[in-house]
Amino acid sequence: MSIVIAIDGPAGTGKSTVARAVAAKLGLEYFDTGATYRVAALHCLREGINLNNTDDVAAMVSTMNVEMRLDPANPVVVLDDEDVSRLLHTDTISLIVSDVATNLAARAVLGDMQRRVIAASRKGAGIVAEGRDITSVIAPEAEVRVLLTADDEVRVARRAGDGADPVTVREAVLGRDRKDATVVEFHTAADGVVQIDTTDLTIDEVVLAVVRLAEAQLAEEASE
Ligand SMILES: Nc1ncnc2c1ncn2[C@@H]1O[C@H](COP(=O)(O)OP(=O)(O)OP(=O)(O)O)[C@@H](O)[C@H]1O
Ligand SMILES: Nc1ccn([C@@H]2O[C@H](COP(=O)(O)O)[C@@H](O)[C@H]2O)c(=O)n1
Repeated sequence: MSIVIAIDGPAGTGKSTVARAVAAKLGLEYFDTGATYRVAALHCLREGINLNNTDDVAAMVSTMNVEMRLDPANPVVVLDDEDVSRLLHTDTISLIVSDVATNLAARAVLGDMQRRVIAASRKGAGIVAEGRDITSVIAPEAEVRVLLTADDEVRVARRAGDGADPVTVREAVLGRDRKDATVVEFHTAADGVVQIDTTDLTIDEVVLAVVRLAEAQLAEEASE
């Protein structure tokens, strides 16, 4: 018996933090689908591709050599045999990643890759996959589907580390949401998706809420 848990939501709602913790608690794989877009952006940047050239970006994404390692204790993204995990969350990548994500041809290539990863996890215990369109487009069949939300200012504050430029942080959260929302819906829960407003919740409270949904699902399947 395997389980797929899909978690979506806008930037800074806690998807990565929560998904990783839930996967670790339940012994599942952890899949950060945003990392597939981020590594694609890094690859295009390194190859000198103009991100406004949709055909060139799509061609570059369809030939890139990426491996996603899904251990929640140590998730790693490998690009051409190099561990690039630490290079994916810079301001530079955060400010350009939506250019790749709003390229529909590149999106189709990365979506197929994500579906393959999720399907492969069915051979084992399962996976927690998080992103923007996992509950609605990539894995609408997931046994547990959750949309995390939080007030805009709370999300910006969560991202604002010491010394970070406030204008850049705001753009990397709210500006990115605006661009992403032109191609995918992640502010409103689709039918059957459980919405959790994390504004006033601790990380542990959100993790517990998702774990309870998963345990209820597993108990229901076991009793059938
Ligand atoms: N419920 C919460 N309460 C307080 N801080 C939180 C909560 N959830 C997440 N955080 C913090 O907010 C920051 C952003 O969390 P995280 O990276 O998991 O968000 P995300 O939804 O994956 O964002 P993005 O889509 O931009 O990658 C982290 O510093 C995390 O520790
Ligand atoms: N399912 C997804 C996941 C991500 N994106 C795009 O990638 C960007 C980075 O995502 P993070 O979760 O790492 O912040 C995000 O801003 C989207 O542009 C997506 O389109 N679909």
